[in-house]
Amino acid sequence: MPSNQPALPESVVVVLFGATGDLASRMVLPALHEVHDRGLMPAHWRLVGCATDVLDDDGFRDLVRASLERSELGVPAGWDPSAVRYAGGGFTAEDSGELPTVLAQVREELRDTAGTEPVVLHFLAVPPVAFAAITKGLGAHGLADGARVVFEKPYGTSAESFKELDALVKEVLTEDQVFRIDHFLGKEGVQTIYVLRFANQLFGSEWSRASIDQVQIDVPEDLDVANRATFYEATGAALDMLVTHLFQVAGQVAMEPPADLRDPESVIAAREAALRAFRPLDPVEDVVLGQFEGYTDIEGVPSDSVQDTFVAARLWVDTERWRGVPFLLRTGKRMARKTQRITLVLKPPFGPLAGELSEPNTIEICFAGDGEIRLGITVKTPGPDLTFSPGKAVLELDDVPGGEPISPYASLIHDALIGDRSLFTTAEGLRAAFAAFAPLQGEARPQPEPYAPGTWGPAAAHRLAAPHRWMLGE
Ligand SMILES: NC(=O)C1=CN([C@@H]2O[C@H](COP(=O)(O)OP(=O)(O)OC[C@H]3O[C@@H](n4cnc5c(N)ncnc54)[C@H](OP(=O)(O)O)[C@@H]3O)[C@@H](O)[C@H]2O)C=CC1
Ligand SMILES: O=C1O[C@H](COP(=O)(O)O)[C@@H](O)[C@H](O)[C@H]1O
Repeated sequence: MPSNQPALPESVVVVLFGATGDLASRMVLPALHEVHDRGLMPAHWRLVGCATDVLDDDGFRDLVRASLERSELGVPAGWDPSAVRYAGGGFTAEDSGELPTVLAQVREELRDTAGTEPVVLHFLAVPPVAFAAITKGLGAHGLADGARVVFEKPYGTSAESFKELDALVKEVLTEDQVFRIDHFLGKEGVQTIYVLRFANQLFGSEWSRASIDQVQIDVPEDLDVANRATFYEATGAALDMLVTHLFQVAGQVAMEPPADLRDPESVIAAREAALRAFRPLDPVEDVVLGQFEGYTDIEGVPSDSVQDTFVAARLWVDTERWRGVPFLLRTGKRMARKTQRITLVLKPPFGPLAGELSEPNTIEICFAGDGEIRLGITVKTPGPDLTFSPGKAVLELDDVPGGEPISPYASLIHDALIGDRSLFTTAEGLRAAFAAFAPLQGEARPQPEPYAPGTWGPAAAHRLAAPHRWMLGE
């Protein structure tokens, strides 16, 4: 978002690894077409889907069409299936499958139409276990040269595996070719945090321990995991969501003001300095894990699985601004509802009304969908008496005049195309995230506690929010 908008390439081939998976279908394929629909794609572009399944081009085009039909965008007018190709048979260093041949054909076709060599954008929408093999394959088959490569999260599954993966990636690619994506950073609501703060002194001046008691970053999901049990059982809630999305959002809230909000390097440096100040989690005092009842009945999940489907954590950010302010992070599957919210819980007032108000004031940033800002304030209850009522002032970001919200993947794919790295993570930043997360993967990892589907998770998580309560929920 913040850059001075460098130019788009003349033409591009997007190679989508994991093209038959959940992420590709629900998010990446619709996002690519949204980028096109908004006129943000190069005039000449092609999509090559790559996966193990044996499909022909038409079979994959049917999958793409079905994904678009299910999406909010729908099938854009003038959608051209002939711009979509499929390369099956998987892709590793040892066995390149059909990709090199199909890609060579598509590049030649684009060279003929656009008159320039297309940029190749490889998008790895695959589980973390597959990143290394595909990266080696890109090097071995000469497909890394000049390409940009988007890696999904989690980039590594522990501090050690992150180090190994990053070393391998650096053997094959230079840092400016690598885009480590975390789509929460692309959400309108998350991008608005720094504008809310740096453009409005009202908020900027309160953004510290002087005024804030707690920061809550709450991402309950009602979603099941049955359609991606293999991925989920290998990953779990903490790795899937906490060390990735929730830590990045916490970094976005906790950052010091960047020197220049339009300079990607300044923005990344500020966010990642905050990540480096995360104190390593204390798994005993500060973490509650949960597993929803019925998880082990899902096909593909072992009956004795101790994988977490819920995590609540109290994170400490050891900077001058935030020392002593808990960042409460919570997420889980099969919870009471789906939403995504940051709540800054403000300290109680002092002065003539000290001790009289039952609800704390809050600044809430909802980052689900198009995003919303809500202020929880206290007003005089209209009427003859001096009594008080909690009130909410709400600004929906899709109501902002002239605004046209963009979905997170579309926003980030566009950034990768123009080479803007502000909202991507660096290896240094992820190293810091995994360092803070590491104790949760050690011997002190707590056992997940059971919770009933449709609830707010194990009751044990309540204590983390004391002396307040989780602002979402019962
Ligand atoms: N689903 C979601 O909501 C989101 C997922 N993500 C991330 O996206 C990635 C993929 O997740 P998701 O789509 O849910 O997973 P799925 O299991 O639904 O799909 C994975 C895809 O990757 C391919 N794949 C699986 N194993 C391998 C392997 N060993 N080597 C190469 N390809 C493989 C599969 O195709 P085939 O085996 O046929 O090649 C399939 O197309 C994960 O890293 C996840 O963290 C990020 C944001 C949201
Ligand atoms: O990365 C992931 O994100 C989704 C939630 O993303 P959303 O923006 O669609 O709400 C989560 O369900 C999934 O488990 C995880 O892999």
